[in-house]
Amino acid sequence: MLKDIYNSLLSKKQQEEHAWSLNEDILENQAQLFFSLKSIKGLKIDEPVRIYCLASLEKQSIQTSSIIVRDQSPIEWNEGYTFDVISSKSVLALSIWQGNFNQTNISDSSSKNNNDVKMGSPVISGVNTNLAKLIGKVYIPFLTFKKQFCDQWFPLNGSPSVSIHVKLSFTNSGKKVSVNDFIYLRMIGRGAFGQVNLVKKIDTGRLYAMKIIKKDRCLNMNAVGHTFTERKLLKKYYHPFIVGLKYSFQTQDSLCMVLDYIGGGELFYHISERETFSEETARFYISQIMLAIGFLHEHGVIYRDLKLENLLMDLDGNICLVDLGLCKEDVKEGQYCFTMCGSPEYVAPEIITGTGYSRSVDWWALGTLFYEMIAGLPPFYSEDPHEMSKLILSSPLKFPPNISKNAASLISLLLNRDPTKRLGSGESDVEEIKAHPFFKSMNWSKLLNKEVDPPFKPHLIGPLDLSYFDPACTLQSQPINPYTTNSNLSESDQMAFQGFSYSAPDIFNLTNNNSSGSIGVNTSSGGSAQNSPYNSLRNTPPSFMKISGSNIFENGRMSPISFSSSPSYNNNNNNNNNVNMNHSGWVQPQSPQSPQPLPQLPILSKLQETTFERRRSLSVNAQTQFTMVLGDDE
Ligand SMILES: Nc1ncnc2c1ncn2[C@@H]1O[C@H](COP(=O)(O)OP(=O)(O)OP(=O)(O)O)[C@@H](O)[C@H]1O
Repeated sequence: MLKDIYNSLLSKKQQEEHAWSLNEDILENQAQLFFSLKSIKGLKIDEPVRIYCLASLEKQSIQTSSIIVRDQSPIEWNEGYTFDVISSKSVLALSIWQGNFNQTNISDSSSKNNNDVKMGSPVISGVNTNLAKLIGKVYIPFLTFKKQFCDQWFPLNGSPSVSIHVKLSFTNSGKKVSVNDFIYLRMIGRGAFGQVNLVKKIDTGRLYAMKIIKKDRCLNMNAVGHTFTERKLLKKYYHPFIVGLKYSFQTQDSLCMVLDYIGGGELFYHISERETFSEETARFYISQIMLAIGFLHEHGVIYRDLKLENLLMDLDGNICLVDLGLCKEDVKEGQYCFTMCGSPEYVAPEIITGTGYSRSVDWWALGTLFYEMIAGLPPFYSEDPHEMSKLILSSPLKFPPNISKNAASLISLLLNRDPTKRLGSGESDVEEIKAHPFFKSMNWSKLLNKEVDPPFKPHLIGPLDLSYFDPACTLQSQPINPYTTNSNLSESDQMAFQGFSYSAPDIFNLTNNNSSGSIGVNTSSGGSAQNSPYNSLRNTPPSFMKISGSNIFENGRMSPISFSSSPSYNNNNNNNNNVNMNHSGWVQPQSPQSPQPLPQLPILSKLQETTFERRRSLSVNAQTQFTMVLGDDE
């Protein structure tokens, strides 16, 4: 028992200390933790309550069913869940919550229920998680659960009076993860080199975002380095506010990165809905972004592409930075970069002038982002990118009328055109910014541990609710096919991608008899972008529409994106290498264990403004509204 208490306390300490850490201990193969919550004893109950457990590991989280408890007798669950495990630093965090007996708001409880695979007892009733009270937590580190089987009582909060009975079974098959291990569900995003799909891992049922990058496009756009950089950085570093990479592999045609699925949509979407954020709301997001960027800087990485579109919201309302393709690695103190890159609204003056830049370009972008959040428009916005860069270089900074003194001061210090005087340019980097009075009320360690309540939670009615994604993507019936075998890539072209996968995916060998399929060591350090900052302006931005409808559950019983029979999901077995070929050209792995989710077509309800239209209309208002002018050095 003492050992358990020690382990539990140790793991909590470890979790706090390593909330951001180097991801050095990656298990490069298929490892899983089966977790079963048996029961809880020792609870002192005065009146009937609902009790449930939240379990999380490596950014995957599940919520058990809630059980009505009327007296002191032990509570039995007997529910089981499976997590994918990729790091030997993983900690399984279990928290027990108490909700009001009378709450029956199932939709709120299911919003936490991402990737939920339920077994055992049925859900008795939902509970409004917003009003729930934490009873206690236990942290179970990898060291405890890596022994194959563990069946024991863990004290909550290290106190033996209340404890939970947990069974854990860890397996490491040694099998490399490949594209065969996933089922495609829907396209959720599009980028310059490919697309991002919502996928489901067949054995555990976990949802992930699979970024598929076409090799030919990557070669044509001279972007192999960016892709390697992104994969390398995501694999190397773990941070609460940076998307996690679970697996990476390649097919003959494509590079695939399996990322944590961040279901709350782009921050861009949320600001579009509200036009502006209050300063308090903006402070929350800006602070989380600062922690992520500060972490990258600490490791010699400049992010270079900070913009609303690269900030996603997780299901709890926290920020997640994605798209590390433009990062510059191994930047030493005092070293300058000259590559023109970034998005036109957010590029710092020294990038435009080509005089050389350092990590403080990210702080300029942060200032722009903060301004955009509270004003609804970037500070030097113009529809014409050339005009915009002129404004960035010389236009005076104007503020909306109701801005607070502290917010205006922070923005003007971040938007200092002299990069050596910009806030954050000093040796202590992000610490300089944290010390600004605007952040006086911020508890940074709580924020890092996600213990500060986000301003709002995305409103989702189930794990497959894609309301916050662009319907131009989610409605797309022709996803990129990572299995295509008719690519025109030569052997030497393929050589460029050696080292991308840490596993030799079966499909690569099966579909390319001429290729050895051997995977070497990655020698590319990437970061050779010669992009103009204008390249990434969304000339044809996606139009956002809110999808709504009825409830949705993983097994397709009910769905807000109403499942219907679509030819693109017919499972016509072509008996080819254990994959199913469908009519839309997408090949799916067979999944004997899990039923194929039924195809889904979103019901569109609300048309949102496009990026361009929103910014244009606000731009007109901005001319008349922005009255307060501050010079650079104020
Ligand atoms: N982990 C994720 N979870 C959910 N959605 C995601 C995830 N990663 C990316 N997306 C969606 O896909 C879009 C494109 O992703 P991303 O920016 O990484 O692709 P890209 O090809 O690098 O794009 P770009 O052309 O902007 O560089 C994102 O804006 C987001 O909407």
